[in-house]
Parts: sequence; C-alpha cells; structure tokens
Amino acid sequence: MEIKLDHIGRRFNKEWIFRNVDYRFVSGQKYAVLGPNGSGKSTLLSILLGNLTPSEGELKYSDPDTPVEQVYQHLSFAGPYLDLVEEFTLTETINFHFQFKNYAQGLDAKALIGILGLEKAKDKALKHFSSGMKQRTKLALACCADTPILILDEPTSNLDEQGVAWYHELMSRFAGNRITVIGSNQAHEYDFCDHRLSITDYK
Ligand SMILES: Nc1ncnc2c1ncn2[C@@H]1O[C@H](COP(=O)(O)OP(=O)(O)OP(=O)(O)O)[C@@H](O)[C@H]1O
Repeated sequence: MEIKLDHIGRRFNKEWIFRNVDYRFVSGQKYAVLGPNGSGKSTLLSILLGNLTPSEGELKYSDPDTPVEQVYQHLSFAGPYLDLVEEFTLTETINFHFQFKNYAQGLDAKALIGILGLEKAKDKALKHFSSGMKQRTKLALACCADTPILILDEPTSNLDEQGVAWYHELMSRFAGNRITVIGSNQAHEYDFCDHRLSITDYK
C-alpha cells in the first residue's frame, strides 16, 4: 500500500493549520508525525484516516487503488479520541472488533489477551479497567488486526514505564510489513521510526 499526499493543506475557518504537505508513505516503513501541542498532528492523522478532508491538495491510496470512502477497511487506528464501549468485557470488545477486521497471522482472541497480559481481566467490563489497561487494549486491537496501515496517535498516553516497554515490544512485532504512522511529541514513542515529518515545516 502507498499513501501519497500531493500539496495537502487544511484550515479551520480562516486559519491554515498546515499547507503544501507533499509526502509519500510506503509499506514497510515507520513514520513519526511530530510537532508541539496544537500544531496539527491529529489533524494530519485524521486526513490520513479519511475522517477529515483536506482543504486543498490531493490524497491518494494506491497499490491497490482505494477510494477514500473505503480506506477504513485497510487501516487500524488507536488514539486518545477513540472510545471503547465501556459496557463490554475485554472478551466482548475483542470479539466485536474482529467482526470487522481479520486477525494478524497466527492470532486469535486468546492470543491477543495473552499479548495484553490481561487473562485475569478477560471477563471484566472495560468501565472497570484502569486508564493504562484501556490504552493497552486500544493499542493491541489496532496492532493485531491484519491491515496494511497502522496509525497511532499519542500511543503511550496513560502507560507507565512497564507499559512503554510493552508498547516497544508490540511495535517490533507488529509494525514491520505495513505503513506505520505515529503522531507524537515524545521521543520514546517514535525513536524506532525510519522517517520524521515535522508539521512546523509546513506552516
Ligand atoms: N474541528 C476543529 N475546528 C476548529 N479548529 C480545530 C478543529 N480541530 C482542530 N482544530 C485546531 O487545529 C489546530 C491543530 O490541532 P490538532 O489537534 O491537530 O493538534 P495536535 O498537534 O494534534 O495537538 P496535541 O499535541 O495537543 O494533541 C489547533 O489549533 C486546534 O484548535
């Protein structure tokens, strides 16, 4: 899969958040989208996700050619503004998610719960999960789906030191053969990325 941004810009009302983003994302590579708070990282990720249209420029998904309305089938996402259904147990959450996506090779619900290290909480409702447990769940759901595009915004928010180490293991196992894009302003979240795109270069 390839994502091509051709002179993309986005504004809200009269304020341009970024302009002239000319960039290619290709399979097998990991990209960090960087910038201070409020610079436009999440806005750019929302455009990549097909959730927000650019105000100018063109966005193309190719190899295979995919219209933006269908790209959701090919991508996985985790971010602070993605909500889980609090009434569901962990097992129900996983089963629900994987009605829409396939598991990455060799995985099933049991294996995913093992990756999370949450065997004891598998029948617990998410409303009783800690913020770190919820964040791990979001990351594991995204990473363990068989999608060619993986987009993570602020992936270690709410994770402690052990959680950050777990995130690094997850990335080394599941970020390999796809386009991985990390929106971040913390080095430990993106230090393994091959490329860095700084939003401040496009103001
Ligand atoms: N729907 C919207 N309407 C108006 N302005 C918006 C909207 N969404 C975002 N913005 C503005 O766009 C700018 C970029 O916001 P964005 O959330 O993309 O930044 P960010 O780099 O992800 O920030 P953070 O690191 O704090 O998460 C901000 O000034 C924000 O107020």
